[in-house]
Amino acid sequence: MAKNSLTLESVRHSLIRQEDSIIFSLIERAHFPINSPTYSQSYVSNSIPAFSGSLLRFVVKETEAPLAKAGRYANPEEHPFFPEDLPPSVVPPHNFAKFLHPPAASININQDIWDTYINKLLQLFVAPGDDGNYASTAASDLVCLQALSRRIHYGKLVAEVKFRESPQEYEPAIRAKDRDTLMKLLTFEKVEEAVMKRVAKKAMMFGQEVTLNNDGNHGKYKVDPSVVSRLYGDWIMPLTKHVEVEYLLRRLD
Ligand SMILES: O=C(O)C(=O)C[C@]1(C(=O)O)C=C[C@@H](O)C=C1
Repeated sequence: MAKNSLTLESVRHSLIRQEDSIIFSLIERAHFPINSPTYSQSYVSNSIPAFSGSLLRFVVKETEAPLAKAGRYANPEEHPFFPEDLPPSVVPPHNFAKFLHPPAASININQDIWDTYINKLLQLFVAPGDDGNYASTAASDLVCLQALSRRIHYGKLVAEVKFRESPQEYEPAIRAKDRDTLMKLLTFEKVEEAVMKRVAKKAMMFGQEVTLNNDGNHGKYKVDPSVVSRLYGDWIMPLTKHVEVEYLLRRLD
């Protein structure tokens, strides 16, 4: 769909589709135990030349460089975790629709997403333990982080649609830099309840054991549906709303 014809319904539709990517990425990550050396600085500290940080940091940084060259971050819907020192794109520029207000480009909350994912979310949906598969674990984390980042920063588009639909409602709170009123204006509790129910249902459907005679599941899922619901209610939607507020605060600049 052309970006200038986005509506609240169409951006919500995209958020619903992105639920599938997020839930599948969580299921893939939950296939490995926590594998904590993946996140510890000491595990790789003396082995990777000219690098300090965890294996996950190494994998994400090293993956973002070729993606930047391939033009990924020229798309306003994509946000790198390590924007410093990224190489420029080497591909012919694509003329992305200019739907967002230009200051949107300065909003990147990937550091918060990174910290939340590692320190709060992982232990909620991943089993304890260590099977030594640290590189594969980091590769799965990368997919989760990218899916979460895309969804959460999609809040910029949601906020733009809401602003265009009723600027007169938002403008006074933007001018007054009133975050609380903006948060109230953009919150739809019924929609949030529906999101939490739908993601639990999707986690049941996508995470069941499929057998030929329908006897394999016994109420066990690859990720706990109630945890997926909680991840959305406690972290993913609040971070999306945080992006929406940050965007709206810059909307009249
Ligand atoms: O659908 C919206 O209106 C959104 O802003 C998205 C979202 C979400 O993150 O899913 C966030 C805030 C609303 O309260 C409801 C849902």
